[in-house]
Amino acid sequence: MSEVVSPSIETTIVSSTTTTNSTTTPTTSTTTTSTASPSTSRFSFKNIFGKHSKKESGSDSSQSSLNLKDKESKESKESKRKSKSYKRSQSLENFSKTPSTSENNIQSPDNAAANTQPQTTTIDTVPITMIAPTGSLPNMPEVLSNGISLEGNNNNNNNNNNNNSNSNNNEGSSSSTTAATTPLTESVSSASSSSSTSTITTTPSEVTPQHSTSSLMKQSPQGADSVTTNNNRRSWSEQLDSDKENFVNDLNEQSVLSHPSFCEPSRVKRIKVANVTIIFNPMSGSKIGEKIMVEAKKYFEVHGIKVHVIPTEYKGHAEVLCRTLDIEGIDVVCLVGGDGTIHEAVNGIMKRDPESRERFVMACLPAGTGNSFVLELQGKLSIKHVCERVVNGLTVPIDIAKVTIVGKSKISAECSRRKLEYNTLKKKFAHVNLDASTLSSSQEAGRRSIQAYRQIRPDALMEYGSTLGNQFNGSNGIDRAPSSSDLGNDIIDSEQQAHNFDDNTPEPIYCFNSLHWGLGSKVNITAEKMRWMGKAVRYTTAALLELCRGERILARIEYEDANGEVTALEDEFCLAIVNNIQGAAKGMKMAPKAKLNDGLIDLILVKSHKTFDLMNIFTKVYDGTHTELDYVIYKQVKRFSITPFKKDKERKKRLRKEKKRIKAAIKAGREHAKNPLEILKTECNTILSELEDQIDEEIIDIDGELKGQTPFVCEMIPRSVRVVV
Ligand SMILES: Nc1ncnc2c1ncn2[C@@H]1O[C@H](COP(=O)(O)OP(=O)(O)OP(=O)(O)O)[C@@H](O)[C@H]1O
Repeated sequence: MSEVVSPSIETTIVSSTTTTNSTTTPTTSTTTTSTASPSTSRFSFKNIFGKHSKKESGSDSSQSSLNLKDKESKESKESKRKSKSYKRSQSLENFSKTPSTSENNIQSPDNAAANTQPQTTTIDTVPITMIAPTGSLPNMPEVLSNGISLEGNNNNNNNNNNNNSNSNNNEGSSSSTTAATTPLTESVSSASSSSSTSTITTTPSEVTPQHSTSSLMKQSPQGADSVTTNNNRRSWSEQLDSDKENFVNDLNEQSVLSHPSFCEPSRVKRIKVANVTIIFNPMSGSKIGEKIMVEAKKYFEVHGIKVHVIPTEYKGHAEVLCRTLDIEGIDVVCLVGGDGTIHEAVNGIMKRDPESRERFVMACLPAGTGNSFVLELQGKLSIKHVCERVVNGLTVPIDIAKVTIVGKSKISAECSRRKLEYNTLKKKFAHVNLDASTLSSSQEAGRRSIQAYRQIRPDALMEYGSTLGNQFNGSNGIDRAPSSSDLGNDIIDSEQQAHNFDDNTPEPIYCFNSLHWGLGSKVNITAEKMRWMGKAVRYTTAALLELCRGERILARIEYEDANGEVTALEDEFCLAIVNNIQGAAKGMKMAPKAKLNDGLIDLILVKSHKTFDLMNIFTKVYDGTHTELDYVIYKQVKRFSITPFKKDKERKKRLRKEKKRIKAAIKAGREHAKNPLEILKTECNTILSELEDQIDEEIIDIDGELKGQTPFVCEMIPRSVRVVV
C-alpha cells in the first residue's frame, strides 16, 4: 500500500521483506533542472573556501613562490641557498644514501647496471626550452609559483619541525630510512637479477598491520615522542602530513601499509624502472607542465632511465593515449598535469583490456591547480620527490569508481520492460475464464495481476530507476517486478531477446578521486556562467550564491555497504560528496576513513540546506568531525545510486490522483474479479509515462569535471589501476 513517508526515512532492506512503498512528502520548492552543457570546470566542495588558497602549514604548499623568469627572485633564492648550504649538503648527503635515488650510488646493483647503459634517450616532443638551471638536480629551483616544489626538501613549518626532530634523533630521516630498507632492497635486487620485475605480495600473515603513527613510533622511538607530544596540539592535516612525510621517507612495502590512505591487502609490487613514458599536459595549472616534464626527464636520464615524451594536444588526448599506448617495454607512464589529466588517463587505462591494464603503471607529477590526488598519494607536491618514487619503483593498485549514467533513456527501457512483462502476464492469464463459475481461478488471476500491478507503481520504479534493474535486485530482497521466472520463461525469453535494453547505455565514466552531486556541481555550473569574473572570484561568488539559495533535492539514494546490506533513503538532500581519498582541498579531512585500496567509496550526504549548517560543516571538515553532525550521513559503501525527482505542485497533485486510482484499481480487482488486466493496462501506461517525466536529470561533477548526470549508479572496482607510491 502506498503511504506518505516523511523526510528522513531510512529503509534498510535486508532480506526479501517488502520495500516500503513510499510517496515522497509534498514540497513546495522547485528543483532547478541543470541544463548547462557539460564543460570543463573546477569545483568541488573545497571551492567554497577558495580552491586556490593554499594552506599555510605543510611541507608542500609552501607559500614561497619562485618565478623562474624573475631574476631578482632567483638572486634571493640563490642567497638563501648559500646561507643554507650546510643544511643542503647534509640533506643531499643523506639523499645520496638512499639506494634507489642517488646519482652517486654506485653500490646499487640496479643503478650500476643502469648507469652502464648508453644514454639512448628517445625524445619525441615539441621543441623544449630548458628553463631550469642546467646544473645537477640539487640546483633545481625549489618551489614553483603554484606551490609545487621541484625539490624534495622544501618543507616548512610543522613538517620542518618534524623533520628536525627526526633528524636530531636519527641523523636525518634518510639515513634511518636507509637502515630500515636495506634488507628489503637487497632481497628485491637479488630477485630482480633473474627477472626484471619482482613481486612482493603482502599478506596479512606476512605483514603486521600498523597504523601510521604506531609504525613511526616503532621505527623511531625518539621521533615517536615528538609525534606523541605534538599530537594533541596538531590538527589532523598536520598529523597526516607528518605521517606521510615519514611514510615517504620509507622505501619499502611495509611503509605502504603504514600510509594513512592504504590498507591491506595492498598487493605491493616493486618494479625495476628502465623505461619511462612521460605524458604531459602543457595547459594544466599555470602552464608549467612542460617545465616540470623537462625536470623530470632530466632526473630520469641522470638515473639511467630511457625517457619518451608525449605532449597532450587537445582535451581528452590523455585518455586516448592511455587507452591506446603500446606499453610493451614501458615500465612507468608518468603523467604531468592536474587532477583533470589524471582523470582522463584513468579513463583510458580502465578501457584497456584487463591484461594490459594490469601491466600499466601510472605515476603522477603534479602540474595542475589542485593536485589533491598527488598530495594524498605522495604527501607533498614535490617533483623531485615523485621522481624519486618512480626510480624506486614501488607500486600499489588503487580502487577506481565506475559511474554508470542511467538516464531517462534507461528508465524508459525499464518502463518498456515492465510493459512487456505486463503483456506477458496478460497472455499467461488469457485463458482464464473470469466468470462466477471459475471465481477461485479468476481471483487467483486477479491477485497475481494486482501483485504485478503494484510492482509497477511509482515507488517500485524508483527502485529500478536508481538501481539500474538487476544491479541490486534479487540478492538483497528489493521488492521488484515479476521476473521472467515468475511469469514463465517460455514466453518472456523470446520477447526479451527481441528487446535490447542496452541500446542507449552510455559508456561508464571512471572516477579516481571524488564525485559531487547537488550543491557542489551547482556551484560549478553557476561559476561557469561567471567566467568574466576570473577564476578565483567566480567560484567563491558562485558558492556563496548557492549557499544562500539553499536548495534541497528530493532523491532516492540507495547504497550497499561492505557487508552487502542495502539501504534505501528517500529524502531531500542538499549535496552528496563521494571521495576515494581522505582529503579535499589541502588540510580538509573530507572522508576521514577513506582508503585508496579498501574496495569501498566514502559517501557523505548532507541533508540540511541551511546556510548556518553548511558553514558549520566547513568549520568541522578540517578535523573530520563534520561526519558526526546529525544532518550528515557518512557511509563507506561498495556501490550506491542517486535518483532525484522533480518536486513541483503539479507532480504532487498527480501523485495524489494516482494513488486514488491505484486504490480503486486494486479494489476493483479484488472485489469484482472483473477483468483486472484491462484495468492494469490503462493504469500502467499512464503511470509509466508520467514517471519518465518525474525523474530529474542533473549534471554531476566527476573528478572536478562537469561530466555525467543523474540518475546514476556508482560502483567501486577494487584495485584497478597500479600507481607509483
Ligand atoms: N593541449 C591541450 N590544450 C587544451 N587543453 C588541454 C590540452 N591537453 C589537456 N587539456 C585539458 O586541460 C584540462 C586541465 O588540465 P588539468 O586538470 O590537468 O589541470 P588543472 O585543471 O589546472 O588542475 P586540477 O585539475 O588539479 O585543478 C584538462 O581537462 C585537459 O583535458
